[in-house]
Amino acid sequence: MANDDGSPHCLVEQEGHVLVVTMNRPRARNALSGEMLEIMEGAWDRVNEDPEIRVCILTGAGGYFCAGADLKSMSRKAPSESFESGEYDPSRIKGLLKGFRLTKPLVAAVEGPAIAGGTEILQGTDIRVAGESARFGISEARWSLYPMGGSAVRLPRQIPYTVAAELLLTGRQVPAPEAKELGLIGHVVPDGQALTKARELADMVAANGPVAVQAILRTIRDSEGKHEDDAWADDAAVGRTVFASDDAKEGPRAFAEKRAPQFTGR
Ligand SMILES: C[C@H]([C@H](O)CC(=O)SCCNC(=O)CCNC(=O)[C@H](O)C(C)(C)COP(=O)(O)OP(=O)(O)OC[C@H]1O[C@@H](n2cnc3c(N)ncnc32)[C@H](O)[C@@H]1OP(=O)(O)O)[C@H]1CC[C@H]2[C@@H]3CCC4=CC(=O)CC[C@]4(C)[C@H]3CC[C@]12C
Repeated sequence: MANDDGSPHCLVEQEGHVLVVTMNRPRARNALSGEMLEIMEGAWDRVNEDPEIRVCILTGAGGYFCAGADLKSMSRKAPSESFESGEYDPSRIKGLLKGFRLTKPLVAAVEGPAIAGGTEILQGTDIRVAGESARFGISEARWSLYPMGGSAVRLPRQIPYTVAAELLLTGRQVPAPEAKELGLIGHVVPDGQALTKARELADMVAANGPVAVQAILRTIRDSEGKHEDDAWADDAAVGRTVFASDDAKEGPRAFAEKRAPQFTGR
């Protein structure tokens, strides 16, 4: 079901090599709906399949990021029904990037609240920018729910253990400056500027060699948790495919000829 004004619960717009995905239910603080997750799933497929898309931005409409699952609709129909009937598989929630990986970088532009599912999907992003009034939190335990978006697994891998445990167990909200100090986000900007900063960073990524960018992302993720010695073989194999690409010839040639490189993604 769309918004009252007829707009869909998620907007997907391509700007050059950048796909911008906007969660769009501002009256409910962009709480996740089935429709929103379905559109997000389609957007993620598009990112992975379309070679013209080199980087993606995830943001929210109206000065809010996302308030997590729609608690009002959950009070009418418990998610457990959908899990038991097999309608939704909680071990793979593609819309929230749990059990599904993007092959291109994802930049988060956060304004306002990013709570529960909002902070959960944030953990599936690579570069994170927030307005100074943004706030983050994993509130599920407050409602006796489980962070099914993956935070019990992911958060302790992304920020120090005791802070992750505290946030997961207390549901405490963290303001943007503290989130930056913890390393949960990378940039704090004046309110209203998160998308501008995210675009600036996305443009920097999009200007780089897409073969190299995607390979670097793959190694960052695949080597997570591995001993260094167990990662080098895959690291070398991925690196060799990059060095064998046309773009790896174009980059140094452009430098030598004092011009901007023209990458083709091959
Ligand atoms: C299981 C995952 C996931 O792990 C679970 C969750 O995400 S639980 C969600 C918990 N959310 C919160 O605790 C946030 C609650 N909100 C707030 O604290 C505050 O509102 C705020 C801090 C966000 C903002 O405060 P403000 O003061 O600025 O604004 P306020 O006045 O409070 O609110 C303004 C209006 O917005 C409404 N509002 C705010 N938040 C929500 C909300 N979360 N839900 C509904 N409405 C909200 C508020 O009521 C005000 O409205 P008024 O009308 O003015 O009163 C799950 C993650 C995704 C789930 C799947 C989603 C898709 C599915 C669909 C199905 O049909 C089946 C199930 C499922 C697959 C579902 C399953 C679970 C998930 C995977």
